[in-house]
Amino acid sequence: MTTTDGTRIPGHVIDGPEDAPPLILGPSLGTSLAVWDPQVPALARDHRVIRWDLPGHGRSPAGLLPGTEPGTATIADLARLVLDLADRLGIGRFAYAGISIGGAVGAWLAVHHPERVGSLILVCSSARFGEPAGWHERAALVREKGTGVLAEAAAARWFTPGFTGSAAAQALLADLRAADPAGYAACCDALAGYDLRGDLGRITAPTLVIAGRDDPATPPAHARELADGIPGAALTEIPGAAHLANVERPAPVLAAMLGHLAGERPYGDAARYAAGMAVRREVLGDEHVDRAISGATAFTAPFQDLITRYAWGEIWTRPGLSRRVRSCITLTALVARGHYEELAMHVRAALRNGLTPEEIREVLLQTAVYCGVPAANTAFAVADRVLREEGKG
Ligand SMILES: O=C(O)CC1=CCC(=O)O1
Repeated sequence: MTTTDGTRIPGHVIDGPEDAPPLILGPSLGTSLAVWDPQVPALARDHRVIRWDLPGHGRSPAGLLPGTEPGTATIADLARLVLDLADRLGIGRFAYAGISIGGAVGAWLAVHHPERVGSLILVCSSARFGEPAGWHERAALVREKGTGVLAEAAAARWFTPGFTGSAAAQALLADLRAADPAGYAACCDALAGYDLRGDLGRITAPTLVIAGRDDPATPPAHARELADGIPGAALTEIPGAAHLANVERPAPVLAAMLGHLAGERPYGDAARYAAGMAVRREVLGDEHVDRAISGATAFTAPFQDLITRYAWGEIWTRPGLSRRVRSCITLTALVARGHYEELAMHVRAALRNGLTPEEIREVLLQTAVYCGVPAANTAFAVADRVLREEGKG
C-alpha cells in the first residue's frame, strides 16, 4: 500500500479500542496476519492491536520493499515498514509481539529504536536462524518453483503431527501456497543476513521469550539464547507445540502474553533495573559504572540499586526528551545545587550524549544568569578541567 506521501506501508488489520495502548503483532514466514487469530480477541480487549503482513503475504504486495534486488532484503528493511506503519497511525511507542521472522523484526527494533518498543514478546524466534546458505537455497527454490513446493515440509515444522489436519493448520498452509514467491524469497534473504546475537544485551524493553518445546525450526535452545542475552528477559516453554505454538496451543501462549503485557505499566523491578543499567552504561560509560558497582559495599549497594532503577530505569529511559536535552537539564540542576563532583561526571555524560563543548559552554553561561555568577564560575572551572582531560579543551 502506498500512502499520499509516497511511503509504502504493509497491509494490516486493526482491532481494539482506538485509545488503548498499541500492540503491534508480526507474523512468521509463509503465514498471513491470520496467524494471530487465536489471540486477537483477548488481546484487543485492552490493546489497540495492529497486525501487519510480510511482503508478498496476505494483504501486502511482493513489491513492498522498493528497489530490493533478489538477495539484498534485510530485517532492517522489514523493520522500516513497521515504523512507517506506526508513524502513519500516529503511534510513537508500542508493545510488539512477533512470531519467528516477525519476532526478529521486533528484536531488531528493540535494539535500534529502543525509544519505540515499550515491551517485547518473541514467539518461536531466534537471534540467528541457522546458516545463510539454507535460506539462499530456499529463496532460489521458491523463485523457481513457487511456494507450493514448501507446503509439506512447512507443515512438519509448524505443527506436531496430530495437529496438521486441523482446519487452523490447513488455513495457514493455504496462506503459504498463496504467498507471492518474490515476497517470500525476499524474506528468506532477510533471514540469511540476520544475526542479532552480539546485540541482544542492548535490548532494554521488558521481554518475554516463548518457545514451542517440539519446534524443529527454532528449537528451545534458540529461545534460551535470546532469554540469556536480553537483560531481564523471561522465558516460557510451551509443551505439545512446534513452530506455530500460538496456533497449536493458543491458551498457554495467550496467558503468557497477557501476563507479560499486564506488567507493562508499571513494568517489573528486574526489567526496570536492566533497562536502567543499559542506559546508565551508555551515558556514563562502562568504566564508571563498573567502578561504581564493584566499589559498592553491603552498606551502599541498596543505593546503587536505587539509582539504577530510579534515576536511570525510570527517568533517563523515558522517550519524551532526547538525551541531549536531559543532559542540559542535568548540568543546570547540578550547578544550581552546587554538586560539582557530579557535575564533572555529567560533563563527560553530556559529551557522550552528543553535546559539543560549545553547547556545554552555552549551558553554563545560562546558569550564570539563573543560578548565580559564583556558581557558574566554579562550574566553568570544573567543565574546563574535564574537557581538557577528554581532549576537547
Ligand atoms: O520456515 C519456517 O517454517 C520456519 C521459519 C523461520 C523463520 C520464520 O518466520 O519461519
